Amino acid sequence: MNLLNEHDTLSLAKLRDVLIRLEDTIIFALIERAQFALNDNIYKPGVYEYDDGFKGSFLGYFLHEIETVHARVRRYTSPDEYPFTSPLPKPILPLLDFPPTLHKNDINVNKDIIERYLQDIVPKICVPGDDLNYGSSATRDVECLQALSKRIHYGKFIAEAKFMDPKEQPTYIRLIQAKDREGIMELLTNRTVEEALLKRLRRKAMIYGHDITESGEIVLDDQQPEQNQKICADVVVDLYERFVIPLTKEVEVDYLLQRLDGWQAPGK
Ligand SMILES: O=C(O)C(=O)C[C@]1(C(=O)O)C=C[C@@H](O)C=C1
Repeated sequence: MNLLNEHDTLSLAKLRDVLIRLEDTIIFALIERAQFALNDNIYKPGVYEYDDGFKGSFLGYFLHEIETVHARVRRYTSPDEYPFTSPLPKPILPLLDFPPTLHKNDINVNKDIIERYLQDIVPKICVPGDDLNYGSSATRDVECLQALSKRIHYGKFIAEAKFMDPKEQPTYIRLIQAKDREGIMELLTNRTVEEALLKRLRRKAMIYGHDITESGEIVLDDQQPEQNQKICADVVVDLYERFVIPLTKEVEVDYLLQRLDGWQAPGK
C-alpha cells in the first residue's frame, strides 16, 4: 500500500486510514479470544516441559515458535513488524528493498504490550476458569498481540509524518533538541482525532459484538446489555483510552527523540 503523499513523504491521512482498519482487526481478534475461558495455565511458567529446554509459559513458548517461522520468511524485516521474542533466526528469503520511510531507531515496546495485555485485557474479556482450550486460546492471544503491536508501532510512521510537516518541523526540532518529552507529547496530541476514534470504536464494538438476525437487525437486548454481547464495548473503548492510544503516543515521542540523531536538514 502506498502511504506517501504528493511530496513523497508519509501521508498522515493515509496512515490514519490504516489505524482505522486496524481497529477492525483488533476488535475481531479480541472477540475471537473472548470465546474461550481465561485458561491462565497458559500464562504460568513451569506448567509444561519443552523438549528444547525452553523455560517459560506455554504462551511464551508458542509465541517464540511462531516468530521463529515468521522470522525465516522475513516478517521482522518489514518496518511495521516487531517481534516479541528473541533470539530469532535470519530470513531464508532474500531481503526486500523497502522504501526508506522511518529514521533509524531501536524502539520496540512489545514487552509493555504483552504485560498490559495479560494483566488488563485478557481477564476483562474472558470468563474466569479453565476450558482446556489452551492451543486455541494461545493462537488467539498471538493474533491479538500482533495486531496491537502493529497498531502501536505505527506511531513511528505517524511521528515521521508529523515531523516532515514543514509547518511543524521547526517546533519539533526545538522541542527534540531540548529533550522536552511533555512539549513533544502536547504538540503531537490531536484531541479531536482521539475523541472521534473513541466514538467510532464504541459503535464498531457494539455492532461487531452482536449477532444480526436474518432480516438484518442487530440483536440488542436493552434489559440485559451484557448478556448477548460477544465483547463489551466499554472494555474495547477503555483498552484504547488507557492503553493503545497512550502507548502509541509514547512510541511517537520516543521516535521523535531519536529523530535528529545523525540527521541533517536538507540544504544544510
Ligand atoms: O492520528 C494521530 O495524529 C495520532 O498521532 C494517532 C493517535 C492515536 O493513537 O490514535 C495518537 C495521538 C493523537 O492525539 C491522535 C491519535
